[in-house]
Amino acid sequence: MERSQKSHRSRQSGPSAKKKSDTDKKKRDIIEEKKQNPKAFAFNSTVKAKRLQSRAVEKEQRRLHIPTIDRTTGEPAPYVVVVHGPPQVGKSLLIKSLIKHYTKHNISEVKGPITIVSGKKRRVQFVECPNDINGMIDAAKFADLALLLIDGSYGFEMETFEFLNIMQVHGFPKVMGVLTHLDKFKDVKKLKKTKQRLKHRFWTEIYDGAKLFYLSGLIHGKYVKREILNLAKFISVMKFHPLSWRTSHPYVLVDRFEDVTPPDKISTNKKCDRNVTLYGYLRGCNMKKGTKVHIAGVGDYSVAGLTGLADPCPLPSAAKKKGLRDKEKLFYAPMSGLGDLLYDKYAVYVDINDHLVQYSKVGDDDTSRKGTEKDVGVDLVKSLHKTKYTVDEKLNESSINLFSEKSYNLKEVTNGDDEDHGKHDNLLEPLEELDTIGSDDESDDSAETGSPRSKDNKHPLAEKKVEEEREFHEGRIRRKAVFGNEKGLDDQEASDEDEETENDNPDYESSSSFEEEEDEDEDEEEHDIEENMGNASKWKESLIERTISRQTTNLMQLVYGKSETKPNDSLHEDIDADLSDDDDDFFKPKSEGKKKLGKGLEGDEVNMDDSSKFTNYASIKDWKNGKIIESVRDRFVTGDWTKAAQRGKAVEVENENDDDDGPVFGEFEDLETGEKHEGDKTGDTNQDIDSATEERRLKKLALRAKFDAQYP
Ligand SMILES: Nc1nc2c(ncn2[C@@H]2O[C@H](COP(=O)(O)OP(=O)(O)OP(=O)(O)O)[C@@H](O)[C@H]2O)c(=O)[nH]1
Repeated sequence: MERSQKSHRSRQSGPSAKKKSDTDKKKRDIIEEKKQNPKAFAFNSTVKAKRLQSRAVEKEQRRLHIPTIDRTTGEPAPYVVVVHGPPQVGKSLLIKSLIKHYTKHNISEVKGPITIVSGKKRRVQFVECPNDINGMIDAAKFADLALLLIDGSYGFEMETFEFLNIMQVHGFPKVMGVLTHLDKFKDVKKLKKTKQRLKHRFWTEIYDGAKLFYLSGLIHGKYVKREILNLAKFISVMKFHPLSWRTSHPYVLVDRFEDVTPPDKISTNKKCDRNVTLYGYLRGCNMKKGTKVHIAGVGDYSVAGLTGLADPCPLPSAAKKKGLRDKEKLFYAPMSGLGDLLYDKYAVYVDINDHLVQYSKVGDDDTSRKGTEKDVGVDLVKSLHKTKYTVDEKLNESSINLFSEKSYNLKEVTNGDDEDHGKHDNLLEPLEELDTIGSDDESDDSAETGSPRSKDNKHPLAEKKVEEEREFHEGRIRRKAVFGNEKGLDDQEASDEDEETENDNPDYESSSSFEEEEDEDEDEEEHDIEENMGNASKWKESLIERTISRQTTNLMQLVYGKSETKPNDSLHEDIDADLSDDDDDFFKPKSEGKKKLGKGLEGDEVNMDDSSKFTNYASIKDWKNGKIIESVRDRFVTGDWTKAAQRGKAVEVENENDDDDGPVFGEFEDLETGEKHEGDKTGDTNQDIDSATEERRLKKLALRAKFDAQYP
């Protein structure tokens, strides 16, 4: 007999009963869901679909690309972050703030590349982009990331666009925008609007979605920590794709250089070929010995030797430690004085804290130390304490000695620098001697006049003089020519800035639609161009002044008594007037010119360029004397002068044919004889053309003399 098996009774209670019921329920739910929404796994939104599709395409595209060969061996060279922006936008401050964030060190000035360790496996080199086109071209060549600083309160400036154009030519590195000076906005709405406007503009110029940072203002003279932290994070994690041209060419961003030419070679020939050692990280690929290298701004040279050196800023041993602790944060800034060492062209300076050093007092007199003889070493050290200018700066000041003016400048520097330069400025004395060799008289003059001048320091050329400003860029020192009147420009710039912000605000108010905003941008750009042109013209102005100041006295002008040409020293404000109304000056009373000259001489305005000019100007004083005029005329005016003169006196026949001359040959008074002549009275029909022209000259001179006589 068969008995049907009874199935197990499902458990009604306990954990297994609960488990089973749960799984059953889930199954049921899924089935139900499927029933409810059969398109559950299809795209619900077209935007999402598009995005996914484009992502898939991108992935596929990336797969198809030839993988870039990583030629780097060992640790990669630091990535170069170029900080670019128009003047005074805050480039240095941004670098300082970033360095402070990464290294916890304050740097006083940003000079040359500053290398820091930003993470376990990453080093970053910050470089401030100079504000000239050449500097921008160089910076675009080595930048891995460009931080474009924009003055938010003013808007875009031409420099940014120039740099963008340059980068387009050299291969576009990564670019991030940074808006500064946003604290100048008082109105939050305006600020928001401006941010939006600038962002859109930035996106149009770079690409949609390009990163733009906002630095809202300053706290204790530095950017807000939080904002800098965000920016630093971005820099630290950013992926850099090396540009193909760069990876196949070796290049070095020089962060330090030394002139290693033997000193005796330089002393024998100052213009000898120098040997220069350049230090920097090698990027791209390996460099061979003997290859020709191009040094930006200098020229093409062949490499004499290559040496691998220890990494001055090595990565921390990443294997051992998980993170980079503050203590281990490393940096290397040989030209900025970050750390204890500062490398200069000629020396290495060791920075020692003041409290660790006992300085001898500046006013310490050796007489206080009884029984001891004057110590040369102590004197030397004291003189070093007092010196503000380095030897090379002083050397530089005295290098161009074509004119004795330089010796004066040198003196001026020392006078400003040191109180008792005669005592301790030993280094300078030989230079001064050199300057004054062969011009004893002049040195005497300067010695006599030196003291009053050194007090007020008002040498007119000193104000207009081209000053040299050394700046470190791309591993070498560049000398920037700064004109004396640039300080004025700075002030103006500052005031302009104020005006601009004031002017900008109403603009923002009116900018309600996008179109208007665009127009505004164009206006701004135009304004920028104008600004630039303005600067250029100012720069040229000073050039013109310098050129004029170099003009030497013309003998012809001396002979004909044209008194506009003054000694270089008394150029000052007269230049403009002279330039503007040349014709008026022609008929200016001579006495005025003399007055100026006389004043110049009395006021110790001796021409420093050429002592011979001194004599000339002194002689001008006697030009009222008719005899002297005549004697000079005889010497300089070509042709048969004596005949003409006699003719002028003797022949008094009215020349009816000479109509051309007109009023120019009106009546005149002969200064020598006191005779009055009524017009041109040459009756000699045999006279040649030459004598006629000479006569004309004579008459002109006489006319001028008469004019002068009217203004005693
Ligand atoms: N109020 C305000 N001042 C700022 C801001 N950023 C920079 N500054 C100031 O602007 C001045 C110029 O800053 P720098 O960092 O020297 O500017 P720079 O671009 O390096 O200037 P150059 O090297 O001369 O081109 C400094 O006095 C800064 O304190 C900002 O966001 N707000």
